[in-house]
Amino acid sequence: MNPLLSTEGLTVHYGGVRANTGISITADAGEVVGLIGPNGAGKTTFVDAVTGFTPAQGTVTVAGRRVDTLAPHQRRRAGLARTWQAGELFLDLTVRQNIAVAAGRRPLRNLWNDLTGRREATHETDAVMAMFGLEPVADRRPGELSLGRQKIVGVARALAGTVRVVLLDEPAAGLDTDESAAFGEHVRTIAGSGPAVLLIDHDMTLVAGICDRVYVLDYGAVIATGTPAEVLADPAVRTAYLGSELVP
Ligand SMILES: Nc1ncnc2c1ncn2[C@@H]1O[C@H](COP(=O)(O)OP(=O)(O)OP(=O)(O)O)[C@@H](O)[C@H]1O
Repeated sequence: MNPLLSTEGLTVHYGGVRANTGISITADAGEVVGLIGPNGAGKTTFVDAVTGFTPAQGTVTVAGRRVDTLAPHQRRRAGLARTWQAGELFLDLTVRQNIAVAAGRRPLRNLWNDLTGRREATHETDAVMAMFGLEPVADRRPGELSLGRQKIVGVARALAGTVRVVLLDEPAAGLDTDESAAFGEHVRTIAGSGPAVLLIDHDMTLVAGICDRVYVLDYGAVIATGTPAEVLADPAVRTAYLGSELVP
């Protein structure tokens, strides 16, 4: 089976800083793949490079199609979706509107329908809301929701439309233990519905609990890969995390 996402030799320079050095990874359909590493290891840079938000050398292939010469919005159309570390919700829009706008189909029409009380949201919007149990809060604004729910709306937004690969950049940051566990179940549900999921997170309990495989970055390069148990026992990984409160 061909992987849904593969990168070969992805390399990013920021001036003199080599933020990513020759990163090659794969992620299969239905798989949750973790990308971990100490602060500054290059994880967000990798997501930016894969999704086209920063210039990179190397190749990015989604479902057998090279996308590395495409603009970010074209990569999104090819099925490459992402979340942002800082969250990206429109605070003045309802949960439904946030997702409908991201679904990309006639967004102004959807917005108009919602503003005028008409319910003609796309199938994608309804399907995604149902998947995450968001119907009860469909007409609320993000600021009225718990942080955990807001994070889920952010992921739901990323998933609206056609998604083959979703890259989640620290989606569980700031969640408490229970919220993080519930969030993890949602991530497994996403993968179970077909896409490949790349999860970046510092929460080792979450990563170890839901990832099938993990890549570890340090100084912009992959230093270990394997199951969560394998990489967490790897001496090179433990050394990379030395002095960090995140020691697995
Ligand atoms: N726009 C930029 N310009 C210059 N250097 C950058 C830029 N973005 C990131 N860097 C540098 O690239 C390296 C990798 O940063 P990156 O944010 O990708 O790491 P990270 O693993 O995501 O870190 P964290 O876990 O703290 O989010 C760091 O040395 C960082 O200072």
